Amino acid sequence: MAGLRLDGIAHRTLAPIDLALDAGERVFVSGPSGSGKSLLLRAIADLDPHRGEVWLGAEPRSRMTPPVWRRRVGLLSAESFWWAETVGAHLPASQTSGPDSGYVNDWLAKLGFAPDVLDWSVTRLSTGERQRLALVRRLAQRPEALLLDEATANLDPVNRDRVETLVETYRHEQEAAVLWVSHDPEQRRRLGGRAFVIGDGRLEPET
Ligand SMILES: Nc1ncnc2c1ncn2[C@@H]1O[C@H](COP(=O)(O)OP(=O)(O)OP(=O)(O)O)[C@@H](O)[C@H]1O
Repeated sequence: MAGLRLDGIAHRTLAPIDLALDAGERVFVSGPSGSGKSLLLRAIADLDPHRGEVWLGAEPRSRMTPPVWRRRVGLLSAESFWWAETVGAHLPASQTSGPDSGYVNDWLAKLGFAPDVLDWSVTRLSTGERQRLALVRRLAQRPEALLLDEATANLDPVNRDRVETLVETYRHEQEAAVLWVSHDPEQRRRLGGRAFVIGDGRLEPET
């Protein structure tokens, strides 16, 4: 797996950022509401206008098509979008049956779901269920780096712990770089690692 490097990434409210995450490293980003955290993740995922380059290992984003980049550098947005009728229809068929389906069933179990959740209609999903299932959907694409936007914001402590454990397991096993926007100071302290704050349009180390 590869590290993730931001090279002069800037958007409408943010001065250019240089930041390098090693393969398998998790870095937290926090900051006041409206300070530009989500826009930073969306800029890295190449979803909004911005300046700068991003590297996955030795490969610049500009040398990949957007769909390939967004599969390899997976963004989990704060609000997930569901378009098909059932949960399972949002996952590649190869991940829900056949040799690879074990991973998905294992992730579902780790997040407190029985395998039949794949047959559930998306209309019945609660906010927290959507949030946890969106993580499984993202991991099923086997991203080499993860961008998490408040991945546990809607969860009770039990499910928050489940999500933290799954992300940490995936990070270690896949050596995936993880850039995690979190409003929760306890979470940042509990999980440790480098943490930064966005304030006044700049990214500074959290003290
Ligand atoms: N398409 C847009 N056009 C104009 N302004 C925008 C657009 N998208 C976001 N903004 C503004 O840019 C600023 C940063 O937005 P962003 O969503 O990154 O905030 P955030 O730090 O993630 O906030 P929160 O913690 O509340 O989610 C906000 O003031 C927001 O209103």
